[in-house]
Amino acid sequence: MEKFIVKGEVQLTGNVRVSGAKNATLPIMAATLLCSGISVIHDVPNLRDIQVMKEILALLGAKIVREGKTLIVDTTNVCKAEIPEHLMREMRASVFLMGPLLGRFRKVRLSYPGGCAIGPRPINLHIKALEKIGTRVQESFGYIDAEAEQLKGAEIHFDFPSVGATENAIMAAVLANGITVIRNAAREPEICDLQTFLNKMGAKISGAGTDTIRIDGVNQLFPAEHSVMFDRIEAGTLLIAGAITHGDVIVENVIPECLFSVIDKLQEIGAQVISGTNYVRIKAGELRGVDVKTLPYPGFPTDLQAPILSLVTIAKGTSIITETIFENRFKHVDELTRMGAKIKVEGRTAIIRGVPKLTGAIVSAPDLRAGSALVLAALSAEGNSDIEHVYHIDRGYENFETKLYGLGAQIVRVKCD
Ligand SMILES: CC(=O)N[C@H]1[C@@H](OP(=O)(O)OP(=O)(O)OC[C@H]2O[C@@H](n3ccc(=O)[nH]c3=O)[C@H](O)[C@@H]2O)O[C@H](CO)[C@@H](O)[C@@H]1O
Ligand SMILES: C=C(OP(=O)(O)O)C(=O)O
Repeated sequence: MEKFIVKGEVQLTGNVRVSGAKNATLPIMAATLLCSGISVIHDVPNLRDIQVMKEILALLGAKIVREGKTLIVDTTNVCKAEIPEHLMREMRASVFLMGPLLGRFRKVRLSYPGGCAIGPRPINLHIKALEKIGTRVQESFGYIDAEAEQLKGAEIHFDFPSVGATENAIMAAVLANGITVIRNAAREPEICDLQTFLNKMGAKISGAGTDTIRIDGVNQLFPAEHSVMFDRIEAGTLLIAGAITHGDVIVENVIPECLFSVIDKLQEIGAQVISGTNYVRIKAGELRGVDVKTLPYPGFPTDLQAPILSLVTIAKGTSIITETIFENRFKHVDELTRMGAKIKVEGRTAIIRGVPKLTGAIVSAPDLRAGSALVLAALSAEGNSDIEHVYHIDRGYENFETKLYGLGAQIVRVKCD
């Protein structure tokens, strides 16, 4: 087990480069299974979830080599379409393997995916989409068996714009006969990145980034080379780190348009935010309370709800944060309370009364984003803090402490019992 020891009351300054996106890399890695051959993926972050995806692909028969930030994935010898439970449980993104394996082998056997404990995360929308394009899905003894003699293009309408279900449906439909149209699709930028990669493989997909995606099925796909888009959640976290420490931080390697809802909220809180072609600079002003509601893209991302909640704990006045995507994503609240924050949770809403300053404490990261939120709180607090269970943070932030250290933070990773 490892923990961070963080010295508080620092002011972060300087430039930091954002890594490639975990949430774009994972479906793209899964998509390499759709054909035989060697695909090359650049700007792949070195994260625990990526390691798990590599293990799963290797177990299915792929050969994967990492050269710096590049992954070379050879799917020539992939012959299995079955994923054991212990690997499925490691992360939510394991469910992305359903669509590509069905596309390539017309059958797949796997169990329910795991991931952060942030509320129930059913896969009914994934299954509904696969059934629509001609898959028979059976569940027994904790396993899901999906099989299709032939995948047929279909009209799919999602009750909710699920990111993962949209990505799975696209990956299953690319090799189907005929045209598939997905309505009320998720519009996240990572879906556009997946579309770009699949089109480089020879797929015919259009509409990603809107709520209607059209897939013209093709007979065969080919390996491709692609650079993964930047991690907009990491970028948002680093911008909030600048704001909470009253610093001056330039976050590089971003597309500012993808961060619009975050930039807008930070300006409302009182920060000065300047965007360039591939960077965003934040200079903190006097922080004031705001209301935030998480929503599917282009709304404010649920993955930045915990970090922004840390920020408003020291903003003047009252803030109201409403989490509409996940049912149980306020686990950082108890830990922030240990640091002197004044927060009341009522159902899916947190009401935060700003205090002038947080105080350092021993706290535990309950999940990935809650963990990064605690690190941000610790950077601004008076005194030192210990953040335990950093393995959660390692799932989604590449070299988190090194990047913060480069901005002037005093943060060390130490082994603990
Ligand atoms: C690897 C990855 O890309 N993860 C992201 C992805 O997760 P993920 O793809 O799991 O998120 P979804 O958009 O599917 O989930 C959103 C909501 O829909 C519900 N739902 C989803 C699928 C389903 O079949 N049935 C159902 O009810 C979920 O329980 C949740 O309440 O989008 C989330 C929402 O932006 C982000 O927080 C995650 O970081
Ligand atoms: C919830 C997250 O990821 P996942 O869907 O992989 O659990 C996240 O990145 O905040």
